[in-house]
Amino acid sequence: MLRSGLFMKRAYSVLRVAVFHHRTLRHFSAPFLSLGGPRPPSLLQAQPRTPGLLLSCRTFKKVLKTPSDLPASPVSVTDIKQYLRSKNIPFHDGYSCLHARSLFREPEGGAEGPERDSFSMFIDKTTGQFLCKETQVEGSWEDLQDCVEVLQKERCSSLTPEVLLGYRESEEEQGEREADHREVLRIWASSVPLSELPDEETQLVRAMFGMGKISNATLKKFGVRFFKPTKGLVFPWFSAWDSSLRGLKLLSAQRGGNDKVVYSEVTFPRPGAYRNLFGLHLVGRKDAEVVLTSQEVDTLAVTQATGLPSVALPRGTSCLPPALLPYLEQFKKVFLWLGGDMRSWEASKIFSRKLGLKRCSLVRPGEAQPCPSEALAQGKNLARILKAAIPAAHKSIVSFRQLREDVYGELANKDQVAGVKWTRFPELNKILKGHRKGELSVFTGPTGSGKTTFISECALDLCMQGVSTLWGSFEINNVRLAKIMLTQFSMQRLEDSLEQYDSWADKFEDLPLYFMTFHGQQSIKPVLDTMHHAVYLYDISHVVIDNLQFMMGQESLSVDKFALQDHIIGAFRKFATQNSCHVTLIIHPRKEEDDKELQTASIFGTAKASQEADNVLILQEKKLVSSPGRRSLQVAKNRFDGDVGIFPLEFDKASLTFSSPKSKAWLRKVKSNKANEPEAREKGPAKSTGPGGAGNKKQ
Ligand SMILES: Nc1ncnc2c1ncn2[C@@H]1O[C@H](COP(=O)(O)OP(=O)(O)OP(=O)(O)O)[C@@H](O)[C@H]1O
Repeated sequence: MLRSGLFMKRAYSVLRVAVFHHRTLRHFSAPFLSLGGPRPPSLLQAQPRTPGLLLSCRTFKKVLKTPSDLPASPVSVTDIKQYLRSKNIPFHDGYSCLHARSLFREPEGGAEGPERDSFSMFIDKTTGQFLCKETQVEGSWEDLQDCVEVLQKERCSSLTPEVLLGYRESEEEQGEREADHREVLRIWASSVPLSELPDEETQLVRAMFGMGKISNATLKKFGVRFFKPTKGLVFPWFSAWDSSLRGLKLLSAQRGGNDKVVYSEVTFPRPGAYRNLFGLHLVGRKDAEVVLTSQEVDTLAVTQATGLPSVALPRGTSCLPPALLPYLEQFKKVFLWLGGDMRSWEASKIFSRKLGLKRCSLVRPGEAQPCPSEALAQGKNLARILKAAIPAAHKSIVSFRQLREDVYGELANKDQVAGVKWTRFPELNKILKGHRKGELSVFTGPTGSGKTTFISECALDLCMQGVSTLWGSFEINNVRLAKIMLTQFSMQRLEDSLEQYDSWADKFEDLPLYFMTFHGQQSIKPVLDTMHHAVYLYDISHVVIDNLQFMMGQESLSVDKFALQDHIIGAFRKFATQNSCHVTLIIHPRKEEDDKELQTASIFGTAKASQEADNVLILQEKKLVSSPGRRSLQVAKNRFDGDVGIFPLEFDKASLTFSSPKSKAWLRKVKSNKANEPEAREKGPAKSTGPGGAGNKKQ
């Protein structure tokens, strides 16, 4: 049986050969790249079909490793169903996936063999990605079609694992995988069950990890251990299929300042490939309900207190990778209890869309309903909290009665509602309060003033705090952008210390950061399609578009330029709202007198951009500062609380980073409703200071 990643990869390698003759040269035009985050394990994906998509340069090979696991062209569930029907492949409809009979194992009871249980192949309704749960073979929609063609041509009933064996991974891949596995075994072998620690130490560990009331029996059931060298908890990843050890998460706690405990976690394999739903191996085939949590200790608490099956997401509230959806298909009811803060609440609303709203119930955070482990520690009745969970399906028309809890939540969690704070730009926090989901920010500034460089650092700052980010860099290519970001990440000129490159690149690779592979002029439709897919696949919560002018050139010349720009801005606005995703749009200013400060009205086009935007940011050059060439950042509109203002920026050329000079005299915070209102104006044809209003690529 093909269970491990190795076999899975081998299987794919062989499949690649098997399907080669059937492939009608489908050009793989993955519209975005991942710098890290989930790395699809299949070889079909790990080896791009269009080599040009990956950089051959050694230094970047490690960074720009995988094309996305997007289908070559968007596929709809109707297309998938039609195809399966046309090929006589039985299937039935699930929540997020179609369930079909596996191509990778013999049907039980002969070709006619039943039935629903044997439908072990899951096809994602949104992407067409497939997974055969029993053989662990997985791949893209195109891969699946290729397999079907091979099968039907060869007139065999399944592609048996035996046929697929015999291909080797590359030495590098094999080396990496084996090293990871050795590390897993080493940590596992040198860790001990908590019950074997001296009483005093056990108490301390329990206190550090908020597990005061978790029993030894629960810890044993889930296989949780303690690893002395890092004073960390070990959460194992057991295969749901054969209970073998596939990886682990090491959670360490240290006392930080103010006696606060600071947690850090490491996973083997690294985050992108660590696709464990902790606790899944304990779920029975017939279990119909599950509680989804964001932390392993919460899963322990839920199961102990309620007896319900519970699984924890591998990367907390930051994402629910679609690759995990097949494992949740068996549940008729899913409770999402992701934590006690607003971020968890937002995440549970987003994840329930992927899981199918009708079967999801959400636990609303609040003082009376903290995360499960805290609830257990406080002696609360966890079963009762679950019983009060709110159905995720909502109607389009609601009364205040349904909204009142939401309004209360916003009032009671003022700080969290304000969004994620920048760590590098405290002045920006003072004015904007934070970076919020679902908003549209418009950013402008003179040509060559540093817009890309500044937004790059702003986005990186958020991304380092777990905000999944997708870049649409149409102006500068992804290698150059990645180089800027890596320099800002390492805060130094890496050119001068190349020996440190791999170590920084390794850390950088683990950020939830993705890049669209579009470059130059592009029409809006494929860009929006890609953004939708990225939100589904990677729970993207921030999209940066650099810059709008690159979406203008492709459309029909008969369309009025300003009407077109308005249409595009409207589309991004709608996308941000519907997907709870922040969109930052860089727009060049119209041509102004050189000695004039820019203002909201300077944004190229009509007033639509500033009207639709929740935030308008302007990178000012020269005029507002005493020394020429110095920059300052102006927040000209802030729909959240109306505060606007301006603060200076100092640029460090070596690290390409900005900072605010220490002097506080600089911050001119202006509370002005007037400034916050976009000017109602209709602009006539204005000349963009940008690249011809349509954009030239920088090289
Ligand atoms: N504050 C600054 N002072 C001096 N140089 C800067 C500053 N900010 C950025 N730069 C440098 O200026 C160059 C242009 O920066 P960047 O590409 O970010 O500008 P931009 O405003 O996005 O340009 P465009 O208008 O062409 O889109 C880069 O080489 C960058 O390193």
